[in-house]
Amino acid sequence: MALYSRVSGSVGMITLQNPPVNALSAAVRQGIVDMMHRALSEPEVKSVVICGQNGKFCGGADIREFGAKMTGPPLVPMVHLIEAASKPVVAAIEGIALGGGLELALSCHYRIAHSKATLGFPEVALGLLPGAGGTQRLPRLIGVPAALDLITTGRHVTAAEARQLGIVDEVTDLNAVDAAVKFAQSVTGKSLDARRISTYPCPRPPDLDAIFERAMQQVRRSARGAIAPGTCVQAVHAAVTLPYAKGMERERELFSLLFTSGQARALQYYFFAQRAVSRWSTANGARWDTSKPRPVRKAAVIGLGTMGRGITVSLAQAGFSVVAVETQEQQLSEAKQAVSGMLERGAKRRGVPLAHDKIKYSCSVQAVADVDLVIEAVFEDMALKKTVFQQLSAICKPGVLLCTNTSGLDIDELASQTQSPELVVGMHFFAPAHVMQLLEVVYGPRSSPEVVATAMQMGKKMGKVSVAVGNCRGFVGNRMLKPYLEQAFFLLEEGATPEQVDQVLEEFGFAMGVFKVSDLSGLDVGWKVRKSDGLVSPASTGTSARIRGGSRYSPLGDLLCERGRFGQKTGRGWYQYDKPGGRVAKPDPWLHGFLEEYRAQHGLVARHIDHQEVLERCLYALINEGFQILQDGIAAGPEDIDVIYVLGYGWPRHRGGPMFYAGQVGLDKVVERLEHYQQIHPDVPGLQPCSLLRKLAASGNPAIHKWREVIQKPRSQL
Ligand SMILES: CCCCCCCC(=O)CC(=O)SCCNC(=O)CCNC(=O)[C@H](O)C(C)(C)COP(=O)(O)OP(=O)(O)OC[C@H]1O[C@@H](n2cnc3c(N)ncnc32)[C@H](O)[C@@H]1OP(=O)(O)O
Ligand SMILES: NC(=O)C1=CN([C@@H]2O[C@H](COP(=O)(O)OP(=O)(O)OC[C@H]3O[C@@H](n4cnc5c(N)ncnc54)[C@H](O)[C@@H]3O)[C@@H](O)[C@H]2O)C=CC1
Repeated sequence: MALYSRVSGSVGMITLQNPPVNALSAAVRQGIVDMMHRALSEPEVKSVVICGQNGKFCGGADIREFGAKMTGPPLVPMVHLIEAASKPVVAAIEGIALGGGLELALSCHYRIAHSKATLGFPEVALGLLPGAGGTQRLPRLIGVPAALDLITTGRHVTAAEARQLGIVDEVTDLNAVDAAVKFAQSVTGKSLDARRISTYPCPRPPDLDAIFERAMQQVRRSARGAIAPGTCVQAVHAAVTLPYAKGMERERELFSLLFTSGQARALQYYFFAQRAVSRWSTANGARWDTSKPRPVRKAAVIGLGTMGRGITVSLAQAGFSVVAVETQEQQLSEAKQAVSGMLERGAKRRGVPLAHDKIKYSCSVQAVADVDLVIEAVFEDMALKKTVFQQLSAICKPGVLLCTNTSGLDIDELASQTQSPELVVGMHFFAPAHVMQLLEVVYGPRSSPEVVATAMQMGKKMGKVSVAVGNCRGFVGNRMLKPYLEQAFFLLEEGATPEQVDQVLEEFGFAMGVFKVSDLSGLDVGWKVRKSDGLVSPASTGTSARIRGGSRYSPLGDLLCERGRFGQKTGRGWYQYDKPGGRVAKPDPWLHGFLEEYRAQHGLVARHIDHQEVLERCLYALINEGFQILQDGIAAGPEDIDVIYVLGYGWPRHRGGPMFYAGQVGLDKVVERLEHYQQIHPDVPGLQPCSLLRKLAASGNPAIHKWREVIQKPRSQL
C-alpha cells in the first residue's frame, strides 16, 4: 500500500509500503493513485514527494504477481497521472529505484537521490523490457546511446553516474527525503511545462542507424538466443522514430510479446530459484533457519595451483585474513606473483579494494595453526588429500572447519581422516574461482549443520551463490556432466562430428559446445580421472575396447590423449588451434579421418544424425541424471540443480535450467523420447528414465514448485 502524510504544511508525502523492496504490487499502485488524487485535491498541498519505506524507494513491479491475474490499476495510467499532475512531484530516491521503480521516478517532475542509491532497468534480466514508458522516457532524457546501454544490459548505475547522465537532478549525502521536501517547497508554483519527459523530443544523433545497428550486433553477440535484449533495442528505436503516444503503443506490443514468452517465465523462475537456494536443507534435516554459522575471521588455503590462487583472491577481496600455503619455494613464489596480478586486475577493472596485506604466504602447513577455516586445494588425488587432512587435523586448533575443493572425491572418506569428521565439508569452487559465482557446499553424512551454515555464509560473503548438495561422486554438477559427455562421445561414434554437436548446443544457448569446452578445460583432466577409475584400457581394439562393466564405453577421449591431444594447451584436441594455447577452434581434417578410421576399426557404420537427436540425447541424459539426483536426495529441489547449471556450466539462463526446461518440454515427452532412444540404442547407458521422472510424468507433469511434494515421499515408493 501507500501511506499519505502532510509535511511542513504544504507538501503531500506518499510513502510506498511493501516490504522487502516496496515493489509495485496492486495494493501499492492503488495506494499511489488514490494518494495522488488526494494530494491534487487538497488546496493546502502545493507539491508532492514520493518516497519508499525503510530507505528503499522501489524495486519495480512486484515479480511475485507476474504469474497471477492482473488486478489493481495498471502502471502506465498511473505514471501518466503523476506526470500530468498540476503540482510538482519530486521522487526521493533512497536505496534502489529499479525497473518500474525507476519508471515511477521518471514520471515525477524532479528526482533527488541519496548518494548510496542505485538505479537501473534490470527488466532485460527477467526477459522483459521497461514497460511503463521506460523505453520511451529514458532516451528522451539521456539520449539514445546511454539509454540503449542501460536498457539492454540492465546494469545498475550509482547515484553519481545517474546525476552525470542526467537521470537525477540532485544527489545528497544527507537524508534524501528531507532534501526532496525542501526541494519540493522550492519549486512550488513553478511551471512544469519543461519537466514532463514525455513531451521532450527524442534526440536524433546524425549516426542514428549506425548506433542501432551496433546495438543490435552487440546484443546478438551476447544474448545467445535470449529475445529480450533485441526487443529492448526495438522499443528504444520506437522512441526515436515515433511520437510519444505511438511509441508507447509499440512498447506495449513488444512488452506483451516478451511477457507471454517462455523465456520471461524461465528468467523469472530463475530469479526466485537463485534466492531459494539460500534457504537450504540437507537430507538429514538440517536447515538454514535453525543452523547458526560460526564466526570466521582468518582462513587458510592449501595448494596454490589454478584453484587455490583464485580462492585466495576471493577470500582476501571479501575481507578475510588468509594464510596461503604451497609446498615448494618456487611454486610459492610463482603463486604469489599470480595472486598479486589477479588482485591488481580486480582493482583496476572492477574497483575491488587491493588486498595484498590480507595474505600471508608460507611453505609450511604449520602456519595454519591459528586459522578458523581451511580450504584444501591440492591435486585431485585421494591419497594426497588424506595425508593433508591428517596433518590439518593434528595442527589446527580445535573446532576449525576443514573444507576441500575436490571436484568429486568422497567427502566422508576425507572426514574419516580427522579427529572431528563433523567439521568437514566440501567447498567446490569453479574455475576461475575468483570470477565464477557458483559454490557447491558439499555436506557428508557427518557434517554438522553449523558447519554447512558456515560454508554457505562464507560463500555468500565471497560474492558467490552457495548451493548445499549431498556427497556422491561428482556431487551435482559434475555428476550430471558425465552422461552428457558420454552421449556426445557416442554420437561421434555413430556418425556426428564435434562441430555438429557443438553447433546444436550453441544454438540451444550454451556459450560453447561440449567439445569446445573440453578443449578449453584440457582433455587430460578427464583422462586422469578415468585412469584412476580403471576405465582406460591399454587394449584399444577389439570389442572390449568399447565395453566397461557391462556397459557401452567410448574410448575416444582416451585415444586423443594417448596422441598428446589435450585441447587448447597442446594446440590440438577435438579441434585444431593455430598454436598451443590458441583460442580459436577450427575443424580438424585429421580428427575427421581419425573418426572414420575408428568407426571402420570397430565395425561402426556412420549414419546421418539430426539436430533433434543430438539435442535430445545430450540434454535428456543430463536431465535424467538430475532427476536421479533429486531421487537420491543429493539436491533438495530442482532449483538447486538449475542454479548450479546456469552459474557453473553455462546453461542458458533464459531456459531456466535443465529441470525447468524439462518441465517446459513436458516430463511425459522427456520420458517418451528417452525410451525411444533406449529402444533404438539398447547398448547406450543413461537413457533409461529414472523412477522419479517417470512418477512425475505419470502424475500429469505438475508445475515445478509442486515437485517437492512427490520428491519428499519415501524413496522406496519411487
Ligand atoms: C502486466 C504488467 C505491466 C507492468 C509493466 C511494468 C514493466 C516493468 O517495468 C517491470 C518491472 O519493473 S520488472 C521488476 C524490475 N525489478 C527488478 O528486476 C529488481 C529485482 N530485484 C533485485 O535486483 C534485488 O532483489 C534487489 C537489488 C532489489 C535487492 O537485492 P538484495 O540482494 O538486497 O536482496 P534479494 O535477496 O535479491 O531480495 C530480497 C527479497 O526481495 C524480493 N524481491 C526483490 N525484488 C522484487 C520484486 N521486484 N518483486 C517482488 N519481490 C522482490 C526477493 O525475492 C527477496 O525475497 P525473499 O527471498 O523472500 O527474501
Ligand atoms: N582446475 C579446475 O578447473 C578445478 C579443480 N578443482 C579441484 O581443485 C583441486 C586443485 O585443482 P587445481 O588447482 O586445478 O590443481 P593444480 O594442479 O593447478 O594445483 C594443485 C596445487 O597443489 C599444490 N600441492 C600439492 N600438494 C600439496 C601439499 N601437500 N601442500 C600444499 N600444496 C600442495 C601443488 O604444488 C599445486 O600448486 C583439485 O582437487 C581439483 O579437482 C575443483 C574445481 C575446478
